[in-house]
Amino acid sequence: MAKISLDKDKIRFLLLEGVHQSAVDTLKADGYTNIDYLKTSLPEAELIERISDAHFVGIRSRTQLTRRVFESAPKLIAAGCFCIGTNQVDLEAAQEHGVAVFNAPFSNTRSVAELVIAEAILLLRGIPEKSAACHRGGWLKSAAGAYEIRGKTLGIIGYGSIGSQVSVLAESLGMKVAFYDVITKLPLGNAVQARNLNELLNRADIVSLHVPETGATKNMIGAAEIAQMKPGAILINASRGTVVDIDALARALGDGHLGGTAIDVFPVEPRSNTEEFVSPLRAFDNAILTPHIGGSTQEAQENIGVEVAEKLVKYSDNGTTTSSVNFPEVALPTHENVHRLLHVHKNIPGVLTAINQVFSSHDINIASQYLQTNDKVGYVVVDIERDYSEVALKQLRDIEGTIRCRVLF
Ligand SMILES: NC(=O)c1ccc[n+]([C@@H]2O[C@H](COP(=O)([O-])OP(=O)(O)OC[C@H]3O[C@@H](n4cnc5c(N)ncnc54)[C@H](O)[C@@H]3O)[C@@H](O)[C@H]2O)c1
Ligand SMILES: O=C(O)[C@H](O)COP(=O)(O)O
Repeated sequence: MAKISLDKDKIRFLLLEGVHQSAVDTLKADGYTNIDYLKTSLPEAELIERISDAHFVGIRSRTQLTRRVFESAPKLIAAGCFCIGTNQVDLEAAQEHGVAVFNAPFSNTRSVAELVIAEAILLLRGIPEKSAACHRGGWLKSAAGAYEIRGKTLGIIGYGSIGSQVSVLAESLGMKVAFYDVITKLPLGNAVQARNLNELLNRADIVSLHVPETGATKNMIGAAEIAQMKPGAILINASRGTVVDIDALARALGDGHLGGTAIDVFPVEPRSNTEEFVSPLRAFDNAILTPHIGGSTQEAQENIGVEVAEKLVKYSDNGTTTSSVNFPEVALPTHENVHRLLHVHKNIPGVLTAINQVFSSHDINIASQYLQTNDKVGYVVVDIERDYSEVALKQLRDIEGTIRCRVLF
């Protein structure tokens, strides 16, 4: 267990959205016992109240960490997204407040890929409509419009961690795979990269979306793109709700241009399991609608809990920021018999010189020093060999551009 300047039981974690127990266990195993655990997300006003004395916050995709939230969290040093997406966090505001943000980029990817393949099979067989009819006392025994997945073409938009796994699983079932990505990617197996989005939409029997939420992906599938899809084709979206124009999709299901859809993410999602889910897609039996559970498996959640909690612990214990999504990455060894100071500042010229001048003016010997910058922020970790003085600390904090300066141990 690492020794740090603030007693570990004084370091407060606010964990929201029912992150897996593995996260709590990981924190406690390292001595962090001051944990406020909530099963739900919090609306902004309540979050602002609860986060005011937290050093760490843990969220999933529902909690919005806005600029106002960061402004109201003076003690916050890091946020853990216990999921892949970080679009719910104002990353720029986090950076400006010296808050490092971490996520779990891989742990739930297989779960999403499995769901997509399962949905493709069910939709090609017309299972959602047939099942719905059975629930209502109907009996739609027919092979009309029911197809095997073997030999069909899957079009993947976004060939990253999830898209590429869907590709491998699809090929193992005998599908042909084409993908579209803004980056040239190594195709796995026999997959081929389409030259543009329309080429992919024109040739795919099933289109599956695996892009992040960005300005460029907002409504990237609207009426014009759906019109490019083959008659009877299927659209699957388990990425982000803003990527598909839901009204255009509803029209394409209504006029029969599309054969079916599976949607896991929506432009507006209920804030809790008790709030009503509203969508024009509810009217269609050939739409599989799921409540944003692409990554919600026991395996994924348990792994995410450990992965993100470990990243928070490492940052808290020794200042390591490896794989942070908004902070310069520094991987640090633990040194004996030194004090470690962390200095986060705006990436402007002269800060490192000013830091070193403070140490030299106090006759403090630097044992080791680590600096990383990104376009906005610089992160300096300094190990010093003798006691620092409060005066030196104040001078470090007063350096122009300083966002945060603290003694770790
Ligand atoms: N439904 C769920 O529960 C669930 C679970 C996990 C992840 N997700 C979402 O799935 C998405 C993909 O996750 P991932 O881990 O595969 O991400 P990733 O970053 O590994 O891959 C995304 C890919 O999309 C590509 N891309 C980005 N912008 C594009 C554009 N405009 N056009 C085409 N391609 C573009 C990138 O180059 C990259 O290859 C994310 O939005 C994530 O939040 C949802
Ligand atoms: O970004 C993600 O990993 C997914 O959207 C899952 O989010 P969740 O943890 O809220 O289910």
